[in-house]
Amino acid sequence: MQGGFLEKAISKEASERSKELEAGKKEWEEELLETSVQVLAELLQENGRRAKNDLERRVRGGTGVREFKGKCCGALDDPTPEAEQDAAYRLIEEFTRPSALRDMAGTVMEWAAEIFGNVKRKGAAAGQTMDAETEVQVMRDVVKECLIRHVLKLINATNSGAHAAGSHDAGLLATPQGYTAGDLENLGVDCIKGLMEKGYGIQEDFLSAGLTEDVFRELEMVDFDGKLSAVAQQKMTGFRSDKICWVNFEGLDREKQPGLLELFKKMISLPFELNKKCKLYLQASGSFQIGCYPKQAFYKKHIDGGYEAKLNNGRKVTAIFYANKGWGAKDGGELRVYRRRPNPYQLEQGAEEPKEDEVEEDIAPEAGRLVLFRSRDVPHEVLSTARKRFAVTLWLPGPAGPGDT
Ligand SMILES: O=C(O)CCC(=O)C(=O)O
Ligand SMILES: [Fe+2]
Repeated sequence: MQGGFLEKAISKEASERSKELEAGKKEWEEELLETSVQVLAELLQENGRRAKNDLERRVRGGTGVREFKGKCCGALDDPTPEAEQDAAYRLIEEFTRPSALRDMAGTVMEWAAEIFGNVKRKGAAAGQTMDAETEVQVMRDVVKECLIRHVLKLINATNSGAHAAGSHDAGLLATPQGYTAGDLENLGVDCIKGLMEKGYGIQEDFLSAGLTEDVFRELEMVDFDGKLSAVAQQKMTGFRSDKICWVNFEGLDREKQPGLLELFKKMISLPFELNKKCKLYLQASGSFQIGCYPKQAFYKKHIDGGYEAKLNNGRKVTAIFYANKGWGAKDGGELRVYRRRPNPYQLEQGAEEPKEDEVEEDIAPEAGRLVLFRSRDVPHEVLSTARKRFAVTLWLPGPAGPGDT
């Protein structure tokens, strides 16, 4: 009987607390562990999966999108095929299957017992006592809450990667089901295929010609207003000579920057679209770099991210939009993309490390063009430009591993 089990767990916890203090982490008896797993699984499913839906809502919450489709936070009994494809859904399933519950049962039950003990003590101090039935109900609620929080923590850790900068919140996962601001159809098959296989993809006409012209004018104004500055250290070392500034969606002027407003909206949707179509587990981001390359400016060969602790800044995909109309061969300033370097996962599968980087393609920064590449795998540079050149970049964070082979 569940009630009996919970009471047993609570009193066992109390009686073993002193032992635990001496002996360190308590070993859960096999039988108790099995029952715990059963209880946790039941708690997730009871009342029409209320706890599981709550967990799902919290995983999807804070993704940067404001609204949710009814299906993802309402009663979701039979997942739709789309749900089955969805990154958040897969993570939740992974972390609530019996073997995962088994791994976490001890921690969750101990945590719950501790909280429950505190609640009881506070109640007793205030002269309130619970009857047995209420006690079990309260304990169940506490266990449920501890379970949800623990799973959220695990999902967060998996998704953000151990070293992903600025992505310590489980809510950052860009779950396509929670995205209602557009149709998530801004990228063609070739662009996505390129990104997944060659490591980079190009999308022409990402924004309409009219809006792209607005973007160009607005970027000129950003420059004119003196908002851009050189990255001092890198300029001094002769590594890059562009000027940049960082802008958030919220930082745009709705009246004066309609082009950038539309562009940012579309670029913010990129991780949602990519997660819908590939298993990259990208996170939402809204922090844009505006880059201006004055005449003669360049950015030498580099990689935007990496795998080793020191090099892993969390960036998984780089998205760059250009707004420079009528770019010709004489203008220079191309984005030179080198062949994708085999990453640790591919090396493990026998891929060969190249002796040197080979040029794959020189991409002109032509108006309306969006380039996506794998931040950890693709060396690139900006060749010296003969004409002033603008670029708007968004880095999409994500864990190393999924979709990397
Ligand atoms: O502007 C470009 O085309 C690329 C810039 C770049 O590589 C960077 O900012 O990391
Ligand atoms: Fe770069």
